[in-house]
Amino acid sequence: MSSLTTPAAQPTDPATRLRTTASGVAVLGYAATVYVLFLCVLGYAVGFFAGLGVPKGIDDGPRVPLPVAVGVDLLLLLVFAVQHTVMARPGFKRRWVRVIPASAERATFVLAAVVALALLFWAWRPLDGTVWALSGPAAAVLWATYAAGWALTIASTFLISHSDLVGLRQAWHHARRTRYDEPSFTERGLYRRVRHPLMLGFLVVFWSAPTMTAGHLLFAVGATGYILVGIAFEEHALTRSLGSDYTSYRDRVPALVPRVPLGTASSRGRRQADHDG
Ligand SMILES: C[S@@+](CC[C@H](N)C(=O)[O-])C[C@H]1O[C@@H](n2cnc3c(N)ncnc32)[C@H](O)[C@@H]1O
Repeated sequence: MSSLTTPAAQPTDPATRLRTTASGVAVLGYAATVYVLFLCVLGYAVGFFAGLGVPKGIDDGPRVPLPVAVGVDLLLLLVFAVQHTVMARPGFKRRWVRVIPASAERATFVLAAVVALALLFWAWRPLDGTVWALSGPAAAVLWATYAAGWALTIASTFLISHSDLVGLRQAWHHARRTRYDEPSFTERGLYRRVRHPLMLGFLVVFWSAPTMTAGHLLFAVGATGYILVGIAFEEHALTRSLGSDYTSYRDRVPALVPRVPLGTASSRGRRQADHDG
């Protein structure tokens, strides 16, 4: 959707061919390593927000005075937000690819996000106090919603291009010396119902805690604020690159909350018949 493309290289002499092959293998190895780290952090995130199966969940860690804990936690959220916002901007990417190979740009973005998240998980300070604590069927419903949020986010990456979002596709094209083009804009599947299913999945994950502590609430509020700002930046960039195609999509499709179809199938059929007639 922007012009960050890697043209197919056409090396002629053996020395250049060798260098190009070595660079292809190196970038692909780098992207694959980053992807493995990304999967580890993703798996840890599932346990971190659930407070299950990981050494340190969102409500674990040393107790420090309230202002210190709030300050540390907001700083950690800010580090992640700045990393994501700055490194995703087209202007930053254009300058960044003068420093690193274009084919490694996305993998480097993912690596920086992995580091920011690992730092957040490690240094997050819990806050005492419980906002709500559900048990029995209500808790089971929230656990199911939590799992559905992760499923929604992961499924959305495949609708855009999972391998592209994690930086593997760019490295693969570089190694194969084939032309790389960014994934085209999609309106299929979940993207027909909402414009930001991936972010919606994260919001569901952050808010569907059967026990919502003060610390978890701080995270949920901060991350929700960041997601809304991130969406505004992303839509600004998409409107600039796609123009009226994006504004008409924005007019037709809600951002985060799917429209509930009103009326029964037969009344919808009647409305359609009236419209056609
Ligand atoms: C992490 S994804 C999040 C996509 C979207 N905001 C969501 O929540 O599902 C961010 C990348 O997806 C791209 N993108 C956003 N909407 C898209 C769509 N409908 N089709 C293809 N790419 C899209 C953006 O340009 C950006 O590079």
